[in-house]
Amino acid sequence: MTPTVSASGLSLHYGRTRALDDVSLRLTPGVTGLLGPNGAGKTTLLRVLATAVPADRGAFTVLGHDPGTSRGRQEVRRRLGYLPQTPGFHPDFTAFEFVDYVAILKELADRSARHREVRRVLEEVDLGDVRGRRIKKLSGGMRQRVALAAALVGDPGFLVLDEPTVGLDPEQRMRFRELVAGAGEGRTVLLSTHQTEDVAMLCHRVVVMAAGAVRFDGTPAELTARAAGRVWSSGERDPGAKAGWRTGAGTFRNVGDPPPGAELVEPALEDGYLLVLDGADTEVAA
Ligand SMILES: Nc1ncnc2c1ncn2[C@@H]1O[C@H](COP(=O)(O)OP(=O)(O)OP(=O)(O)O)[C@@H](O)[C@H]1O
Repeated sequence: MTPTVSASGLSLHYGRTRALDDVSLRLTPGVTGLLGPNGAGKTTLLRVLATAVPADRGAFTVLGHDPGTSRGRQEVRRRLGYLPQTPGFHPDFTAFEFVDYVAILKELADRSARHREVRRVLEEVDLGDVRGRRIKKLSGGMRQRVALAAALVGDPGFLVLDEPTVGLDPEQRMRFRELVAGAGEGRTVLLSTHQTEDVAMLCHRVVVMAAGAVRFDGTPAELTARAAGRVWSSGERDPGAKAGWRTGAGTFRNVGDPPPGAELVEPALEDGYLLVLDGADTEVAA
């Protein structure tokens, strides 16, 4: 399958901080999760791919267009939906006005076609009924859906979502997940998140970053399999464990190198993630 996004050797420094270190990846339709600790470079990678900031080195294409040229950049932006970490809402705008404003920036010039598109994307995120309500009167979950609607204007082939479920309660998060899953049908979505459940439930692929570099790139099942035979249960915290905690059942769940005869338990995606990060240099080089 021809990848929607193909990136090679992307590097970016902020002063002496290496925020991206030789990142290469290919993205295909479906939802790809981007996991990593704080400061891993996730937002920086999304900003580069969304053409908000240029890389110092490396190159990438989106749907065959090269953002290294001004013409290519324009073509990429026409095909891109971007939900940044802090969407710049004007709180006095209504949901409709905000999405319409984004639609104008996305060059939807014909007023009635644009308004149809704004209504369509607001319906798609289940906000058709509150489109006339001011953003400051909406709940956090609704605001995130307004931001998603804005990102969906013009039916972009590549959707970039930066930690969209932060601060949402479990019900709102579940609802948002459904919408992201729907958005990932037939289009390429890159979703940065701290929630391993988001990845387990939504993603066909997962990329783990630490200290600006890609540490893992594969399916969620492959990430979980990294922890096969490395999670065990014990009555006491095992001193040999890299991570261990008491579960609600009162026993300890340990992740690392089990002692002989350990009572192995089924690994979860989070265990694989912990083991990928273990040993990886998670501090950004200065
Ligand atoms: N505009 C900037 N100026 C200077 N340093 C920056 C800037 N943006 C990011 N950095 C640094 O680059 C590194 C990567 O940051 P980035 O925000 O991409 O990480 P992240 O994985 O998105 O983290 P988080 O999960 O906390 O959002 C960090 O060390 C950060 O402090």
